[in-house]
Amino acid sequence: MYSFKEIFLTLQGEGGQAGRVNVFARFAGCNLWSGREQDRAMAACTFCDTDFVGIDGENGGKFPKPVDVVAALDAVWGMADPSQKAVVFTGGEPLLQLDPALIEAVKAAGYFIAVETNGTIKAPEGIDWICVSPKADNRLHQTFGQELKLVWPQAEVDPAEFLAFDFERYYLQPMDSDRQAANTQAVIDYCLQHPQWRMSVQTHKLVGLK
Ligand SMILES: C[S@@+](CC[C@H](N)C(=O)[O-])C[C@H]1O[C@@H](n2cnc3c(N)ncnc32)[C@H](O)[C@@H]1O
Ligand SMILES: Nc1nc2[nH]cc(C(=O)O)c2c(=O)[nH]1
Ligand code: SF4
Ligand SMILES: [Mg+2]
Repeated sequence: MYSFKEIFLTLQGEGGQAGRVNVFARFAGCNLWSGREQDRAMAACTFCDTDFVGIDGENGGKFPKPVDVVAALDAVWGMADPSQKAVVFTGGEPLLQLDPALIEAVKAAGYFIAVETNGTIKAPEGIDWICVSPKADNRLHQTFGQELKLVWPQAEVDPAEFLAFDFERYYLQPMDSDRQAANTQAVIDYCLQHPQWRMSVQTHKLVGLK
């Protein structure tokens, strides 16, 4: 059984695949925060910008089998060129639920498969694009992938500590908060001084996409 908060079509807003049309499949639930505001300050991840609680969003629900998830993805992808099918599994934390059976079924249906993960759970085989976004002092168990995308500034987090891991690209993404402008300037300044890092702007928020 797979629980999704919402499943919708949009353009990837962040990181190295920004601009690409994808089905976004947002799993319900996370291992670093309950999703309840009253728990936020005490959570292992305190700055989340996402509602991942429950199954009440667009096309949300419980899907018993991989084939049911594929049907939902295909319905959202619609009639556009099937050779371009792409999905981003996000959440919440997708690796709590994304298992080899689901990856196999989604791959067989022709999708390029990306995940957005906090990196605390090792990813199964078969994912085409792994984006790890580390959270404070939570230990990384997924230490390789296509991109590491650090939301920054985060208290007590030095970006340099992640360069020892095995990612193809390294991004700093300004933390969306009431200090957004200062956070963006801090990322700009850091990237100017540390050329291994690129800035990831949350472009969907700038243009009114979900
Ligand atoms: C909502 S998370 C879901 C996937 C996974 N749990 C994770 O944390 O990577 C999706 C992406 O949004 C980023 N994100 C969450 N809150 C943010 C914020 N306030 N500002 C900027 N990026 C944020 C996360 O770091 C992650 O890269
Ligand atoms: N357009 C768009 N791009 C995104 N990239 C990562 C997102 C996420 O919440 O995982 C996200 C999202 O929520 N919307
Ligand atoms: S780990 Fe991801 S989904 Fe979970 S609270 Fe943090 S940003 Fe949100
Ligand atoms: Mg988002």
